[in-house]
Amino acid sequence: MSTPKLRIAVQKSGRLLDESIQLLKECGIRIDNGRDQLKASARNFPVEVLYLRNSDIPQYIQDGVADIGIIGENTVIEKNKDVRVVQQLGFSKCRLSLATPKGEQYDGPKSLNGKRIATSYPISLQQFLDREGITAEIHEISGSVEIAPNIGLADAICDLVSTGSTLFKNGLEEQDIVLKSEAVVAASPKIDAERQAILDKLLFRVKSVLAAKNKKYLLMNVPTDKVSEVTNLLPGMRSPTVLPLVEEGWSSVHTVIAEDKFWDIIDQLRTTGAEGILIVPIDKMIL
Ligand SMILES: Nc1ncnc2c1ncn2[C@@H]1O[C@H](COP(=O)(O)OP(=O)(O)OP(=O)(O)O)[C@@H](O)[C@H]1O
Ligand SMILES: O=P(O)(O)OC[C@H]1O[C@H](OP(=O)(O)OP(=O)(O)O)[C@H](O)[C@@H]1O
Ligand SMILES: [Mg+2]
Repeated sequence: MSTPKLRIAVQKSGRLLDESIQLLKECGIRIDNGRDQLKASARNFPVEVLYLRNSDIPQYIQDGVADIGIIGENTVIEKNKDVRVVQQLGFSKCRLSLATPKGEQYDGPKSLNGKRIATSYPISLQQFLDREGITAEIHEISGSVEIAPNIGLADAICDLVSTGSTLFKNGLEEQDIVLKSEAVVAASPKIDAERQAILDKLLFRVKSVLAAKNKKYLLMNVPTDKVSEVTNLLPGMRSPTVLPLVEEGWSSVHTVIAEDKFWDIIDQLRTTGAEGILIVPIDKMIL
């Protein structure tokens, strides 16, 4: 009997593809074939990659045709299938928002009562309207939603936004956020024990890759009598490593730090006497 493989559905083409494949690569998974074949295996890990339309992936996961998928959380919510989100991935961050033509009066969701709203996400929008107690007419269109108010098809839109530049170019103003989304790993309720074990291994790798993403390894030389002042500034993983330098009176201090935190303390580190500061990327971080 052949050993089981975890079947991973990824988007065939579009915004999620590159980062999904990159993530698998960073997890040490080398995929053999190109995506022209719609199905590829890895040489060094028991997985099979299925290249599918993003919007079809929740159904495939529910049916157990794919064991897991990398998709936007927004698609999980919109498709409303029996799938479990098992890991947030931190890329493809966007929000599903309501927008109206610039300059038009908007006093909160109630302004949408009786209005026509164009969207590719009718289920998520309807849930939002129900929560807010609003009755509006939903026009489902599959793309170029932002053009709808300009051509008289709708009074407002509900679409994905990240930079806001598509809204701006179409003379629209973001009003209310319906939901926030990022790429996630969603798993099938039908996954068997053997494939669940492979998934657990994969998720362990994914977590190690993600943990390292926004962290940096920080090294610097510090006058030994200033070491405790410097280490008090550092939120290390456990505690910083302090090593003596060959030069008398100096120590080398090492720690792991969130990149955004580093910029907050750099001036204090330098004033305290830290020199030769190095910030080095971390490839993986095993938690
Ligand atoms: N502007 C954006 N910025 C960041 N993430 C986005 C943006 N637009 C979409 N996304 C995310 O990427 C996912 C895929 O979007 P994309 O436009 O590539 O495919 P699609 O047209 O929704 O689906 P299909 O593959 O079925 O054609 C979306 O579900 C959403 O989670
Ligand atoms: O806020 P922004 O950064 O401008 O991004 C928002 C746009 O991105 C998405 O479209 P996409 O480019 O994926 O095109 P599509 O409609 O063909 O999917 C979304 O539907 C918006 O139109
Ligand atoms: Mg899109």
